[in-house]
Amino acid sequence: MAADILIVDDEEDIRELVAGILEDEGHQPRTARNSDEALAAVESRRPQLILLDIWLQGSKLDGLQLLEAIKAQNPTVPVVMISGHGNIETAVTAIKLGAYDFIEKPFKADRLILIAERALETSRLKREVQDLRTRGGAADRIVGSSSAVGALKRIIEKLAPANSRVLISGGAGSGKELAARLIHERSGRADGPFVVLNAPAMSPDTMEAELFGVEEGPGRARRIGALEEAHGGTLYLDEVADMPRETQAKILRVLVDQNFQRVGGASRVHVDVRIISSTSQDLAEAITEGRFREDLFHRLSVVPIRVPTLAERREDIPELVQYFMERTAANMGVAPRRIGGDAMAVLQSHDWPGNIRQLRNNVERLMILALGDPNAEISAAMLPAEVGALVPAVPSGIGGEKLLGLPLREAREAFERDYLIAQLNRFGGNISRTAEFIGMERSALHRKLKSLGVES
Ligand SMILES: Nc1ncnc2c1ncn2[C@@H]1O[C@H](COP(=O)(O)OP(=O)(O)OP(=O)(O)O)[C@@H](O)[C@H]1O
Repeated sequence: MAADILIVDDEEDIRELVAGILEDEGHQPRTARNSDEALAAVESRRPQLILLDIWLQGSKLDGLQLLEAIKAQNPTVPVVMISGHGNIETAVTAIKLGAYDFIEKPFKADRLILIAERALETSRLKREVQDLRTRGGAADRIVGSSSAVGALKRIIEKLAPANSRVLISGGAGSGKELAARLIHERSGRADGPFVVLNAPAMSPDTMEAELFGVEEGPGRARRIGALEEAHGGTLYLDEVADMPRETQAKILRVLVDQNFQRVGGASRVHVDVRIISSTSQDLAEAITEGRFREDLFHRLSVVPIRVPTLAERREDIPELVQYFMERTAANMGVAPRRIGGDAMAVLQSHDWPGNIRQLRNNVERLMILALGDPNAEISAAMLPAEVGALVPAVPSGIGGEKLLGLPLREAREAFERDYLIAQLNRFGGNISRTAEFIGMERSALHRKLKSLGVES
């Protein structure tokens, strides 16, 4: 992946030599002759690596002072110092001030490349660790073998390498962000950052500062925005329709011009960012109601994809439950608990308005409830009332007075109809798997459904 590298040196020969070596490696070097130029270059766009000469002749700040100034504003950017022969002590001071490493002049191209690659790799790994920490656990993957998930995985593999913008729609907690992460990980930008901007979690007043950053000024501290943070990578705009119209207009400009202004800034910042956005709302409706700009919709939705709801992929529930059970158990340092057939049937029949996130939370809760006894089997009785109560297993309310008011033959038919509809639902309409579970021949089940007037 081409990295944006800033070379700061007062000697023209060195600047050109280093830039040439890095360019041959496929990077995109920029150069600065002194501290003013360097600060302006960092200001115009934060580089991914800085190579900084310790001795800067004719510069307002010397190398160490400049290092401090850069680090104060951009603590995560790796800086490699270029030191003259015999400046080891100064180089050591630089490391104490936060430089990543130093390289002594004269140096060989190989050594420069090695140090630069190592610095870039370290900063990438740091970001990844940070990212994993904030996500709280091992890297996620799309679990499920249903045809709906298969189709989603295929589409992700296909569109990931293209640089096109993607709009992901789907219910809350259905896995939109996970899909976006996978697109990023399978793209040429995988080594770059994946930055999330979560509109619903933000107040409309701070949204622009979060997105575009803030230029230092009276009463304003400088701040890097999500767009700049995502340079060389992917920016995930969660719930785009929740952004104020003014912000929408500014995003549109970014998409057209590939540059933007920080809040309170005059100059334009150029970035190379792939934008993936998501929505759980019906955008067509939001457009009709004037809450969402149609032109922005067309720009963002070059490739639209839809993540299926959990109710559309009930067959995947046992696999997902097992996956979350194992993950939770590993996080807690205990063995996974067994789930009884009755509990699984309820989990599989529930409608899950909160989709996979809600299922995951329920599995975590069950695991905590079952902590006392490692051999305990999780039963349907341990499920929270709302999960059990919302199960559409007996939609006509079989039981109680209703059932008792019917002759045996009709009661049996009513029960059979509801039971079979619920089982079919649970297995995603798959007759063979339903037949196998309920212990009937496939053809007999077909006949039965027909006689009960159930569409299959
Ligand atoms: N197919 C899947 N396999 C395993 N885990 C999944 C799957 N889909 C989603 N998850 C997990 O479910 C949780 C919710 O997913 P995610 O945050 O991607 O949903 P979302 O649609 O972006 O939610 P929201 O609309 O609330 O932003 C996450 O912990 C995610 O890792």
